[in-house]
Amino acid sequence: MSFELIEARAASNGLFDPEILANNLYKHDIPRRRINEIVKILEKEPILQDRYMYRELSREDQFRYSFRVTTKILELSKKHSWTLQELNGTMTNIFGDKFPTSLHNSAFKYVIKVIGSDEQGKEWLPKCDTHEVIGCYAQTELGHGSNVRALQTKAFYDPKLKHVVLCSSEPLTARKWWIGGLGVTADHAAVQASLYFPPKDDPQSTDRSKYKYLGPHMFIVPIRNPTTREPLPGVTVGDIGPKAANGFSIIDNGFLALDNVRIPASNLLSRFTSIDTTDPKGARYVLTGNPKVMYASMTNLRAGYPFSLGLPLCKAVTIASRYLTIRRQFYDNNDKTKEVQVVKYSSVYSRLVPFVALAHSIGFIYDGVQTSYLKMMDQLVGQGSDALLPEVHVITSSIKGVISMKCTRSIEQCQILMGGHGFSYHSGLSTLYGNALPAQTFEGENYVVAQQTANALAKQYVYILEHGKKAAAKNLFPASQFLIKYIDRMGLDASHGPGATQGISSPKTVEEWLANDEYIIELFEKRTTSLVSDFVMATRSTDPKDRPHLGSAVSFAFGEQFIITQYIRGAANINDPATRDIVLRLARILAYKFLVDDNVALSLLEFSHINAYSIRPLRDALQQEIKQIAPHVIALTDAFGFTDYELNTALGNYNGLPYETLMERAKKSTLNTSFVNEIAALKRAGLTGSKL
Ligand SMILES: Cc1cc2nc3c(=O)[nH]c(=O)nc-3n(C[C@H](O)[C@H](O)[C@H](O)COP(=O)(O)OP(=O)(O)OC[C@H]3O[C@@H](n4cnc5c(N)ncnc54)[C@H](O)[C@@H]3O)c2cc1C
Repeated sequence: MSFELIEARAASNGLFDPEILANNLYKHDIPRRRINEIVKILEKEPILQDRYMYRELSREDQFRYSFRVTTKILELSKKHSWTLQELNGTMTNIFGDKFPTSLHNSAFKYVIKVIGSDEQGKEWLPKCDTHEVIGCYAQTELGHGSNVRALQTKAFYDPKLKHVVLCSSEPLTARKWWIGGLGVTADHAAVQASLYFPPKDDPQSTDRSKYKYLGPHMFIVPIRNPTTREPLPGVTVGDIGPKAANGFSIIDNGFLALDNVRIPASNLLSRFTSIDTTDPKGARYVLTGNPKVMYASMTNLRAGYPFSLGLPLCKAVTIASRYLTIRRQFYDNNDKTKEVQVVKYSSVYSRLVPFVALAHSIGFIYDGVQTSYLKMMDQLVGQGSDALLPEVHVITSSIKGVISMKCTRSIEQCQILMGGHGFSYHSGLSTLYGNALPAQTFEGENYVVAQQTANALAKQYVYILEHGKKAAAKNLFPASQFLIKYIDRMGLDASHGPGATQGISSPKTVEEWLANDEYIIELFEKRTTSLVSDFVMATRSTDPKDRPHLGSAVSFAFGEQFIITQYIRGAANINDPATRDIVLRLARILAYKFLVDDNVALSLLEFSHINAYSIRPLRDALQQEIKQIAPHVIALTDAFGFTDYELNTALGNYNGLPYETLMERAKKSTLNTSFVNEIAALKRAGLTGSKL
């Protein structure tokens, strides 16, 4: 065990209760104690040990390895009767990578559950569980992802054969692309296609020029023979190749062209729309159920993001804190016996501590999102009311954007903080970073989704202007009620622009900043309100394509406001005073950091919500709090409870002996072999003589 880590742990002993912090993070997921039990099982399996070695394999062999791992984990899950949540948690968070079947579990089964009828669920889901059917979620095309209405895969209903015919071979841009698990693994795809249906007055017509466009629909399409793995007639399918930053390296993202592929009409997922083929006069397109239930259930995926995108950051800060504590560079002027631990340099801990603060916000954000989601589902199922659906939509969309961006950047910065060894694959951060990176793009590109949040908030804002505060207090969804508080000062006609700073009273000292946690929340709310107000103005006068950046500013501001509100109020509710104190400090650090470094203060100045004299004490307050927390980063990150197995690192293990582990792993590098012939050839080809 490293002396530096022993010393650091001793310095924080008894300062707070780590169990409270762990319970906060894992509150809505597998409890920490249970994860430890599962890790003990995984560690005993030879195929699941030394898993860093798989990066030394060719892409093809990495992929074969990933199948063996998936198979082993499924066997263990059966043997130990793991719940579905435990199995999924093992595949993702505990093992810490993505798998060829990840999308089968998270998207294909999910879409059948949500959009499929009960009968379809009964037919397909048991086959999915046994892997008799392995599926993927095929929406994006070569030419379109964000704009679902523009998808070019077409589905024509054929009244003669009572089949649906799928076409995506032409144009080239209609081919499905990016589809996780499609490359080689899936034998079925949930395909998003535009449905075209014979006209009502001529239901037997096969003249497609008369067909009516009914919008995007989801179909289950068999694509490969489940045994031989050969593509079925009319299907062209394959892998799209390696991806950036080694992210998703063991997922086979694939392409798919469907050339007049016929499927039964009953393969249309039909909880909300179906094709009734029973009438001899001709088939009917039928709308059933409340599509809002579908949208509500769909928000479930995004409601899980704070945890799934936040946990990799928690791992990254644990690794970085431990490594930076044992790493030493340069002598202190007063002590020439030992070099200084790099974590003691202000330029190191001032960068590190805010990431630790962000990591500890994850549990609070996740709790806030889950609470809203569960309340909305409760009202929807219990009372049939979808009143809270816009609220959950706004929260999950904006949080997905903010968390995916902030966590990815923070993981990258943690790697940079660790210097040269951070860049080694063995730091453990490259896998975390590579897999985090695309979360900003998939499941709704951040800047595109942000516009939905902005539009929804703008609608609430306009409602207040048009109906007054009393009506708004009754009808605005809870998370947008803050708009009512500030609208007097910022109604569309009011001046809230630059130049109005006179008379604005804001903190003048460090102490005033530190004593005003609720005031900080208020600042974030005011900033969002001002941005919404500007956005509403812009939507009245600007062409939509010139607006989106303002829309994203609104959405990201709302997300940051949500994070800070959950964090400060959540921390204030902790019963244990010592733990409450330290978490409140972390919450303030994050809030001040957003204010200072993420330009929040700049927009508060622009909108005249603070005075310029508040900025210097704000910076000082941030630095003061960071300094207080810096000696405790080890205990604070130990509190997440990660085992060395989950961290999969040479630099950030619990015992803090990185050099030994790096050496051990370097010895196993597959390049440590003989390249005599290749180097001889290189030397022969080398430039000779003096002509250059
Ligand atoms: C690793 C990975 C895995 C994936 N897995 C799947 C999968 O399993 N199944 C699946 O169906 N898809 C999958 N995708 C695809 C993914 O969902 C899409 O790439 C994503 O939705 C973004 O769409 P796009 O590629 O069309 O981006 P585009 O929309 O083309 O974005 C390009 C740029 O244009 C901007 N932009 C677009 N529209 C607007 C607008 N209206 N206003 C302002 N700016 C705009 C965007 O902000 C962005 O900067 C995956 C993608 C990745 C990277």
